[in-house]
Amino acid sequence: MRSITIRRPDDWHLHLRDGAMLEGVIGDTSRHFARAIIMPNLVPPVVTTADAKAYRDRIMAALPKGDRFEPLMTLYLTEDTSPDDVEEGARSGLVTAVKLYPAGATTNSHGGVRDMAKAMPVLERMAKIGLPLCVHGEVTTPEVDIFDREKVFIDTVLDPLRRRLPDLKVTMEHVTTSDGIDYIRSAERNIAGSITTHHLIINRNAILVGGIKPHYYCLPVAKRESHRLALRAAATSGDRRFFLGTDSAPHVDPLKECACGCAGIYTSINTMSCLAHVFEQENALDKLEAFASLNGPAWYGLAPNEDTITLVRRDTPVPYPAKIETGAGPVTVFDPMFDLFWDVS
Ligand SMILES: NC(=O)N[C@@H](CC(=O)O)C(=O)O
Ligand SMILES: [Zn+2]
Ligand SMILES: [Zn+2]
Repeated sequence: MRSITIRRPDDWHLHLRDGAMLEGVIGDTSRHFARAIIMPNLVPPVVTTADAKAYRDRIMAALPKGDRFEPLMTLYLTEDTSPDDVEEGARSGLVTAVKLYPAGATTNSHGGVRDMAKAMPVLERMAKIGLPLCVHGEVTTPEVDIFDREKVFIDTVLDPLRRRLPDLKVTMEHVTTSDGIDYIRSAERNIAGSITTHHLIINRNAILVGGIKPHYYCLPVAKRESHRLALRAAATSGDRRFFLGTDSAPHVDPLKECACGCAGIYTSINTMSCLAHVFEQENALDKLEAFASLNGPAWYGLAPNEDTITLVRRDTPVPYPAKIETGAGPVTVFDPMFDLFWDVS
C-alpha cells in the first residue's frame, strides 16, 4: 500500500456561502484543510471590515465541534470601497486580501467594479501596505468570446494595472489558460496564481459532449485540452507561484439543472483524492505538498501548517457521495469521471 504524508493543506479560494448552505458544506473543508481564503460574493457581498468580522463569526459558529479551521477573510471590492476601512481590516489581521470581480463576470458580481479608475485609491493603498488583490480575471465585454475572456483580461486590465502599480501583489485566481500560466511565469514579481482541482481534470468537452452537463459548468469556463495540460504542468512543477485554490462553489441542484444554470463546481469533499490522482498520473506526488500546503502560505506571508495529513492509496475505489444533502438542498459533488483510489486517512 502506498501512502504519502504532507503538511496539512490550505484552500486559497473557497466559497462557503451562508446560513444553511454554510452549515452543510463547511465540514467538508475543515476535515482536511487548516485555512481557506473565503470568497466575499454573498448576497449582499462582504464589503466592509465590519461585514467580514460578522461573516467570520458566522463561519466559526457553523464549524463542526472539534475541528480547527481558520477562515482568511476577503473584502469585495466596489467603486465605493474606503481605503481607510481596508487598511484598518488588514492591520487588525482580519482581512487577508481584497477581491476584484469585474461587474457581471460571475456569480453575484453585479456590484463589482465597472471602472477600474474608481478603484485606484484603494488599490494604491493596498500596494502601499502590501495587501494582496485577488482577481477573477475575465473581461465582461459582450463582444469578447467567453473562451477568450481570461486572455483579454490579462492584456487589457491586469497587465496595465500591474504596470501602473508594480508594488501591488496580485493573485490571479482560478487560472484556466496557458496564457495565464505564461503571464505569471514571465513576471518578475508580485504575481501568483491559484489553480482549481477541476481545471486540472476537465476540459470543455466535459460540459458539452453527449449533452449539456451543468455540473461541469463553472467560471472561468473550462478551456480546450492544451490549456488543461498547461495547468497540470504548472501545478505539478513545484514552481512557488502556483498553488491550490479549489474554487469549490456549491449551488443547490435546482439552480444548476435548469435553463440558465449557475456557474460553480463543488469539490471540497474529494479535492485531496483528486489531486493525489492527478499528481500520481504526472509522476509528481513529491510536488503535491508544495502545491497544496507550501506555496500558498509563502505567497500570503504565512507559515505553513505544522500538522500533517496522510493520503493512502487503496486497492478498491474510495466511495464519494454523488451529492451531499444540505439544509439549503442537495449539492452535486464533482465527478472526475474516473475512480479515485487515494483517500485521506
Ligand atoms: N467559479 C464559479 O463558477 N462560481 C463562483 C464564482 C467564481 O469564483 O467566479 C460562485 O460563487 O459560484
Ligand atoms: Zn471567480
Ligand atoms: Zn470562486
